[in-house]
Amino acid sequence: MGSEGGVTKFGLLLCQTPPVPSKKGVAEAKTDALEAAKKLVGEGIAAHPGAKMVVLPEMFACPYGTKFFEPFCEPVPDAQAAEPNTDQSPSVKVLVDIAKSHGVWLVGGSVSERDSAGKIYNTCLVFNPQGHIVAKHRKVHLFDIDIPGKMTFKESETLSAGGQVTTFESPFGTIGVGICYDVRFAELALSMRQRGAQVLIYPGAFNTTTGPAHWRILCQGRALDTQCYVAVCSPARSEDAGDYPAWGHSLVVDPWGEVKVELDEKPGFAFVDVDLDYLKDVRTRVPISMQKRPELYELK
Ligand SMILES: NC(=O)CCC(=O)C(=O)O
Repeated sequence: MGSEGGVTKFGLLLCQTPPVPSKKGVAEAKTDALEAAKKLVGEGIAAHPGAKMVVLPEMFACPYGTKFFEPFCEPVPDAQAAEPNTDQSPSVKVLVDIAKSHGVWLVGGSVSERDSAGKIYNTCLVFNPQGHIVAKHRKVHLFDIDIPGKMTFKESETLSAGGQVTTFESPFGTIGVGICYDVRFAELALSMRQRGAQVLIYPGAFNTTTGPAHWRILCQGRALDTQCYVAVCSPARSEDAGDYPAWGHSLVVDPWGEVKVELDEKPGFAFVDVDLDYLKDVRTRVPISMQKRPELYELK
């Protein structure tokens, strides 16, 4: 589905929130992180009043580490037409509040979600400006890597993987959602494109080993594979060497593969005007979606 009512441009704001301190207690660290996110979004929107869709980072209110996902987890409602009940979900409460108070679409980073069976997921919720949940993406590919002496991480020690490809409809067209490591999988991005996506949004948190090597180039790759805008939003880097050293560098790539904006490692925000006429033009002039030969290279 395309954009409705002739909307072909919209402002996209990425908020690179401060790192969540790992040495504070859970309640204090979460409250501080949620306050910091609220404040940064407010500043970002004041600086860019054209922002219609706002993005937060992966685990923006939980230190990124396997030992933290359980203590920081909370129940998370499913997509629903009404404003969700947030009595048990402090992060979701703040996300509803941000979407409603600024009247924006909000891709709410990710939160550590506990389901009714006690499983924990890395989950992104998307809100419309009324504060209703319009999409829920559970990270599909868990971040399990081992680069000895540099970066070893095993999300699967505590997290379960989601099982769905996620897109949602907005007045600005169809938007696809993945989380961080999901960006490495071209097939997921192509599947979102096949469902009509024009913009792919990944809350993420690469690190100082894989970030400089792969972060930007993966986003450019996904943008060229799909001829979509690709946005990745990271937390800022912690100065405490004991914490996960997030790469930062939230960025947006256009469908031509050009990096339109990129932050450094510090907290801040990045704004881009997404231009769907330009996207259409790129897709018309280089019509790869019509030239595919799936009979030759369909993957199992
Ligand atoms: N949070 C993540 O999924 C990290 C992914 C990452 O760093 C990578 O290299 O991939």
